[in-house]
Amino acid sequence: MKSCSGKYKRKHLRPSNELSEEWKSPHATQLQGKAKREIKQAQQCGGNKKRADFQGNGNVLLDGTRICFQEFERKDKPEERTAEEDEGDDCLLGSVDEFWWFPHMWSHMQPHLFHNESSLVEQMMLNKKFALEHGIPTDMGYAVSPHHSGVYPVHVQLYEAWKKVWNIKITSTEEYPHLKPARYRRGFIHKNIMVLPRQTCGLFTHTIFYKEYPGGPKELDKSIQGGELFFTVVLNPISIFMTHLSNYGNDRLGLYTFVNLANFVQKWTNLHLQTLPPLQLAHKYFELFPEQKDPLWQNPCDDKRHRDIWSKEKTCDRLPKFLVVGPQKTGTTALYLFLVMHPSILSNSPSPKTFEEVQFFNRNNYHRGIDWYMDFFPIPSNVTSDFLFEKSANYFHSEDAPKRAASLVPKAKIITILIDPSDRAYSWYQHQRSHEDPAALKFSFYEVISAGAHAPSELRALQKRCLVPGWYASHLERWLVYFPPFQLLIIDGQQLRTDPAPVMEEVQKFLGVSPHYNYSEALTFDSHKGFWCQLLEEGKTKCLGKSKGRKYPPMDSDSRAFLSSYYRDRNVELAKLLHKLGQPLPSWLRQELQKVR
Ligand SMILES: Nc1ncnc2c1ncn2[C@@H]1O[C@H](COP(=O)(O)OS(=O)(=O)O)[C@@H](OP(=O)(O)O)[C@H]1O
Repeated sequence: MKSCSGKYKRKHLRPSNELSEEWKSPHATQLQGKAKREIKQAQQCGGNKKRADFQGNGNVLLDGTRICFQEFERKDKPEERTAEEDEGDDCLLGSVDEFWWFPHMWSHMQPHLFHNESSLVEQMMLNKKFALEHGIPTDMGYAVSPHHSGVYPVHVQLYEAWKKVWNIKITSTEEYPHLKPARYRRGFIHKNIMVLPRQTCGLFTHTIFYKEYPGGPKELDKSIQGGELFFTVVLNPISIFMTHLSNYGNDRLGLYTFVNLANFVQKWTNLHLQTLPPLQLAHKYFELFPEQKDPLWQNPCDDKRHRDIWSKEKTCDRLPKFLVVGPQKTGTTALYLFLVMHPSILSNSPSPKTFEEVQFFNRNNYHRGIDWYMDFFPIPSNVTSDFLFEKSANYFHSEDAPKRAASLVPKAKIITILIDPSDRAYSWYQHQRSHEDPAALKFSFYEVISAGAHAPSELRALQKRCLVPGWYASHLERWLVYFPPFQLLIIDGQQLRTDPAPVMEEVQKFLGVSPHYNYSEALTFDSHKGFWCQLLEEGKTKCLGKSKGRKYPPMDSDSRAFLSSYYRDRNVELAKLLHKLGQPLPSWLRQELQKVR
């Protein structure tokens, strides 16, 4: 191949000079069809390419066959290449159809170094142009990023550029969620690209010669023959490996390792090794592990390896130090208004769809990734003293939010507000009516809360949304699985409504924010609004809009009685939980508990 320049990667198998006899044994012939042909082809080409620079990446699917991907790259400057290398390249290109090809990056550039998607696209186009000029297939749908850059932590520009240039659907990395321990590696799907976990095989750029294997060749053989590598394959239904180019260019340590590993596994276990092309392999992977489809984002700066492959133009400082999690209709917007009055407390910018709430951790916005989330926050002028926060009131009852929040902002403080769940349900119903929710307009409050199992589905759905957030103890328990109690503040919403200044004192203390802000002076009761508001200059006030503190008739007594009974056991659970946490019981809860006696 005259000009395999840059870093175009190809699937390629080459035999090792050191290969054991088993390689030539009938065992080897058990490797099926295409893989076998490719090995043969690589053997023929490999003879000419003693100094070529190769890396490899193997997919091992147990209960099936085995393949290796290898990466082919050629030195940019012709004068640095030898005639032997060129000859080897020609030989590989002459057999272009015998290999599975996939792109890497031009000149081994790391994608996270490109902030603009367009410049990344330009770089990728160089490889694509090269491939097209040389008749190299470009439709594998699989790509590997140098040094895992941009795959995880996600550099969204890479995902977009990959899709645009190569129509990439699959990649792999060792970095999600962390390099170590390898057994915890997971896959995920982001922007329709399936990211598969890659295993470590112990062959690195500097591991070139069998005899110079770190700790001696016996260490490698031990790993293959019942050691770490053997167990990696045995314990993972699907294993993906990537070895390094020079292994193949020198004494082909990569082939030695994988051929012997495959033979050892076949000899000593009843597992069948099978290879699948990347797309099928990825589908198989997520069929086996559907729960891994959803990613779990972490702070890229919490891990040095991640930080090193995180764009220098991005920061980790645009993440909240605390979250106001709800539940809805408990006074979260009032708390939000009061918080942003503090000189050191900064909130996110508004969302066009959900206003002050970003609603990232609970639903599908999460899949937009952390760049999307961080873009809502200002860059703090002082990272230590500034407190960024976010309030999204439906985090409270979300199944996903606590786990996701703990993964991205594990040290964040969590603030929740509780009012009588019956009042909360009624306020929420009124909120739905004012937003012209057809079901809320159609059915009375009593019909909503008392609907039975056979009620129309729209009514049942509304009932669930109305009542479930009031299962306070269950939701709090879930937050407490992921956050220690000292990171959780439970505010009495009744007190926030009637006497907010002491509550704000408590909040400041809990957050450890400075300077101290005097809310007794900064808040005033607005008799027209009927609520506490921010006191502005010349005695003016800034209150919440019409949608907070709505005028509606009081709850009817049948609904009150129904809900009191409905929430009884859950309120008892809440009292027990608050007792365990050493927290005082709000007055509404004490009253409800008296009804139980
Ligand atoms: N200071 C002040 N001003 C206005 N409203 C106040 C205030 N303090 C508490 N509340 C109560 O807050 C209720 C709305 O709660 P949320 O802001 O959490 O609602 S939302 O979930 O964000 O829609 C709202 O509920 P409704 O009365 O049903 O409208 C109020 O009762």
